[in-house]
Amino acid sequence: MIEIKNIQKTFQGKTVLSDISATFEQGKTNMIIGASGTGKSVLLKTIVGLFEPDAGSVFYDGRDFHQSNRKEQKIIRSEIGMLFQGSALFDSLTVADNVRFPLNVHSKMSESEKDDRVNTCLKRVGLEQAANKMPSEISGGMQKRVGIARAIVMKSQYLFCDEPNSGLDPQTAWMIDQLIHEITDEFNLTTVIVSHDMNSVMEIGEYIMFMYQGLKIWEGNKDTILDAEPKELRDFLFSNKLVRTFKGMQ
Ligand SMILES: Nc1ncnc2c1ncn2[C@@H]1O[C@H](COP(=O)(O)OP(=O)(O)OP(=O)(O)O)[C@@H](O)[C@H]1O
Repeated sequence: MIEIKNIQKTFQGKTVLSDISATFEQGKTNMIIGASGTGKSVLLKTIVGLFEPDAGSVFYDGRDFHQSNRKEQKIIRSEIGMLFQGSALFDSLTVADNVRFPLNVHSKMSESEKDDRVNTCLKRVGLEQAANKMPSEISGGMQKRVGIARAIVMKSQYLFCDEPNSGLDPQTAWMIDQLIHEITDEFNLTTVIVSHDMNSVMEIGEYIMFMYQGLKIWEGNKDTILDAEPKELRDFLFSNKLVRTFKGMQ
């Protein structure tokens, strides 16, 4: 479980995050949604420790990240897997070596243990046949799956995904959503996803927090979001034709 409490962040006098609190539960796909420029990425970066908050705390299963010393932060970081927007694979490494990369940097496993772990993760995302291919030789959806395998290779407890569906066709996007959801459940991860994609929200949003201009305006889940009251959220939701149709407003 990750708890964020009263997070505040200001850049050059401009408040980007105002007093944000939320609880992201273990074994759930937690989503942060909102329009462009509303502070989702800054919040994600503050949670993973890339930004220092001006006020507030981030607790990883009770461990206060920003109050921890470097050694404690390193331990927490080693438990975090990240799936970046655009996958962020190393072009010059094979698929298997991309997945192996965190093990080479952080783990004391023997080479054969690393081989086994990489194979297990590639198999889990259905890519064992692509182990020796280069990223440029595989599709965007496969690259995302490599990114997921790399994110879980360290036996991560926390999985962060920044716009996991960007640039994918609807069917591939659905597959990636399902894979993230299954892996969250199977490994009992605390997963936090930043997304614009209303299909994802309606499919896998077990906890959803809506941000508007640096504020948390609403929290709920995929079963309650269509009846949410805040106008800012309704405007965000119902600008999407699919959601209007779903709600019978069309
Ligand atoms: N390093 C920075 N220095 C100054 N301002 C920043 C910095 N990073 C982000 N901002 C500002 O913080 C605000 C929120 O940006 P953020 O990237 O978090 O939005 P977002 O909701 O993730 O948008 P998008 O969906 O388009 O990615 C923006 O006004 C942005 O310009």
